[in-house]
Amino acid sequence: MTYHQPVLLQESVDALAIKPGGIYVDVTFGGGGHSAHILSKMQGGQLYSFDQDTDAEKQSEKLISDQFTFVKANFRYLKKYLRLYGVRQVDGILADLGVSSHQFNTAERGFSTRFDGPLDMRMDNDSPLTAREVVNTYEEEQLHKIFGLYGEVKNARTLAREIVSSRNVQAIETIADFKQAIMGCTPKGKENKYLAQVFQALRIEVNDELKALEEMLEQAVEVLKPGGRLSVISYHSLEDRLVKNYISKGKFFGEVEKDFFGNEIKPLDSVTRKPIVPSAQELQENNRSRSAKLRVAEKRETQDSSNKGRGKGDR
Ligand SMILES: C[S@@+](CC[C@H](N)C(=O)[O-])C[C@H]1O[C@@H](n2cnc3c(N)ncnc32)[C@H](O)[C@@H]1O
Repeated sequence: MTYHQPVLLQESVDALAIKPGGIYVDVTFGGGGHSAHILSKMQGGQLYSFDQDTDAEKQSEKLISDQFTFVKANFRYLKKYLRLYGVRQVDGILADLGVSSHQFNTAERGFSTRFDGPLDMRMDNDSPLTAREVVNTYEEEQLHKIFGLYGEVKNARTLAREIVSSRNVQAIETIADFKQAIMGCTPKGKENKYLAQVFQALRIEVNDELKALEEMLEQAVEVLKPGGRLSVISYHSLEDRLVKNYISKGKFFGEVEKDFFGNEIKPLDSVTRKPIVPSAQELQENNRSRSAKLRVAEKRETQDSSNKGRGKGDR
């Protein structure tokens, strides 16, 4: 089985407007589809590809090129790791967020509702927090918040209560245990959609996905050269909202700030008016692409790179 079929491959890599001798970063290597395509377009220069997953690291060993460096790290440490390699500025950054098909299709990783397996869901196999830990140890109120905010689950309060009463009888160890524990609040006829939302929420919590994305975007702006490109593919509205707001307003929440003359103070300009979505052909060939949205931005020529993502009174 292929590790992962890349989504919006041409569009997202074309958006980087690759220059001879340029330095590029793929912050989500996965199976390396985007990285390989970036390398094929580079004339000189260097590509640094990040992934926090050891399976992706193994996959990266197949990509042999002097111009390629794999970095086994969370992209929330983008700047720190680039520094380690002596890189302070880059020409383009690509992010293809979420999990790979490999992660999703491997039962033991615990991402998919289709299999039984451990309640794991870690993208970084060395990270201490698993979905099992979340489900069995978090306070009811915390669980309520996670399912409401990250899964947009309508009956999040009932769901949290059901989990707590079930784990009080017996620990919830596996995906099958978990599905059984929440059966009473899973809407009949809408099981798949509901479980997808619940699993999404757990996955986001386990991997601290939204905070990691915010931190990566802020650092992306700091390391991009003026005129450098940011190309981000997201797969759900929570991610997309952060990317969209950061590109259009320079912050994740609230309104864009303006200077005395009414000029917007923000580090990026959007390159495309609307997000780019997969073509009908791609949708037909790759079902996984159905929720993908690509947003592309360019670093402004003059900007205050100390501008952090949050405005006054945010969150
Ligand atoms: C959708 S896949 C990328 C697929 C890749 N573009 C390809 O064509 O094969 C996302 C990958 O990003 C990794 N990932 C997600 N969040 C990450 C983070 N915060 N830091 C590092 N890697 C991350 C996941 O482990 C996964 O392998």
